[in-house]
Amino acid sequence: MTAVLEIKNLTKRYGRITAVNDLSLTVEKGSVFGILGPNGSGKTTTLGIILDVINRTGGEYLWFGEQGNNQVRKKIGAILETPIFYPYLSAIKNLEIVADIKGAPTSNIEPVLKKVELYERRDDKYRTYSLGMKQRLSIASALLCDPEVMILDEPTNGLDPQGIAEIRELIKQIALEGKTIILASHLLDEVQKVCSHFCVLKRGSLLYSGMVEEVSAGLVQVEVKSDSPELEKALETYQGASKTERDLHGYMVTLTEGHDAGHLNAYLHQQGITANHLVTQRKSLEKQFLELLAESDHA
Ligand SMILES: Nc1ncnc2c1ncn2[C@@H]1O[C@H](COP(=O)(O)OP(=O)(O)OP(=O)(O)O)[C@@H](O)[C@H]1O
Repeated sequence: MTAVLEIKNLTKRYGRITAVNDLSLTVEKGSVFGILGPNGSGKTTTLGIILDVINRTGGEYLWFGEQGNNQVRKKIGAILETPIFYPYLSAIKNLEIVADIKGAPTSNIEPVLKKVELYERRDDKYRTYSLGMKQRLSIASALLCDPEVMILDEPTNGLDPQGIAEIRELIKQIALEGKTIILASHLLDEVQKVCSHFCVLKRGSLLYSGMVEEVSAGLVQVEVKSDSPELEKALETYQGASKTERDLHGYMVTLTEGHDAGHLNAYLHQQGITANHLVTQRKSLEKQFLELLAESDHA
């Protein structure tokens, strides 16, 4: 895998506040990398530094193995805040202005408008657009130079459920074209639905970095019920569990990798126990995220 971005020991201090604390990360080509963290955890500051709009206090970052230069910057399209479009001009006119500023070919305008599904509304004035359409036009403007990397800060903030779904779908489409996407979000659900990789920040420090799939796949929980009084004892000696907890509805068994509800059922059967309820649940990223944040408080 090729690294698109390598962040090494990055630190940013604002007086006594450490916004980014010795952060090291690698973003691989073709990944959708989510930077996840609660408000104030340093996401926007990190994005600002790697986009050269905020000066770092220490550490370094390399784009495509190189220190920032004009050639490298051309490969990056970013939306940190909603760009200022002219409200009384159409999408086409606004993008013509952006293309002129960025030196992008005007022949890119129509394809990007089609990509973000604004082609039908291309001649309507920007001020008549919904928030979701405005956000899609921002993405269109970042796509004008056909960047290899897209950086998005809280791309679905303030949108209604339909707008959120449209933006998420668009991000997936852009990723399918082979572009690398780095997005900051405080929404676990968003990271789980859209990202292939993610990291968790808290007060500027890295708590976790890895693949979304690994985290989601690694933690399968099974809710088990049985009329047998032997159930608890049997579960205690089950080798495929990392944790067994009793809850209101029965027992919640967290399975280790390579085990599933079928294994557990076969084991119980061997012990002469019939399970009358066996439901698999994937532990959500949300639960794990909250646990990570809570654990770091006790560290
Ligand atoms: N210009 C600044 N001057 C002083 N402190 C700042 C400045 N910008 C950010 N901070 C502080 O740095 C920390 C990280 O802020 P940052 O905006 O990067 O977090 P974030 O994770 O993006 O949060 P949010 O989701 O709320 O935008 C916060 O404590 C914030 O108050």
